[in-house]
Amino acid sequence: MAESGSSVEFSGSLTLPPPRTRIFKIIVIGDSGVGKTCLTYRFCAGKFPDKTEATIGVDFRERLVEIDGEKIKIQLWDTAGQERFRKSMVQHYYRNVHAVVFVYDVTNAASFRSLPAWIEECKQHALGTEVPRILVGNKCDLQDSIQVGTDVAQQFADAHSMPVFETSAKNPNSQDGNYGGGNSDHVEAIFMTVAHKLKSQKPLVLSQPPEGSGGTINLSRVRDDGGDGSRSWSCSSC
Ligand SMILES: Nc1nc2c(ncn2[C@@H]2O[C@H](COP(=O)(O)OP(=O)(O)OP(=O)(O)O)[C@@H](O)[C@H]2O)c(=O)[nH]1
Repeated sequence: MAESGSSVEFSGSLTLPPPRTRIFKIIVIGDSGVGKTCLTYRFCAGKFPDKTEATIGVDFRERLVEIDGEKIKIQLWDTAGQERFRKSMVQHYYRNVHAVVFVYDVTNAASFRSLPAWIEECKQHALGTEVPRILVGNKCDLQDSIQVGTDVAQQFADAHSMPVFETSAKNPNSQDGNYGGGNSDHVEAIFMTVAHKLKSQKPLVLSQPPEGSGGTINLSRVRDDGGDGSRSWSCSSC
């Protein structure tokens, strides 16, 4: 046993292992058809998908970004909006979540009215108030069909202490300044804002694979990576 007060001296130099990439797990939730898949695809693949199908279970999309010299993996969990496709997966979405993005469709008032139910679901899965949340109104390119005004969205966001962004996964570079940031990619800016906020918080969980949510569920791969950084999984018991 080492004597109390003794010290050990190292000679030579210590080589530290390379830092592990931090992963930020962000879940994207909201009614079916609001554009969760398109938003996450836009951020990870840089384009609007040619076609989408209703998400079954959950899709993972990842993108490696660099913030202030640190490489960070942003892992977006694109959850199914349809109840029948999500029920057996729900509890797994909410493990080790770093941030939540609530999405509604600005052309669909019902999707906006559903938001309290999505917030309640987060609460029931013990998501604390320390977990950053943001609200995203999608499909702003459909200017003639808007049913949810900016004012009402802002009031709702204020009441729930979260920022709100209006955007379009289809055309995130609004030319006329109706939403987004002129010629910049607004979807990109939204997710990067969340990542910056997470990075500025206390150190987070280090690398963990998406299936690191315990491995207790039976996941089957249903679609492979199509070059957009995505992996799709569904619960075989769904
Ligand atoms: N015009 C327009 N259409 C969009 C936009 N985003 C998504 N869509 C369309 O809306 C439909 C639904 O989009 P998804 O991304 O599949 O919706 P989702 O929320 O993932 O749906 P679930 O997987 O069922 O939960 C598709 O036909 C998309 O092409 C947008 O910004 N503008």
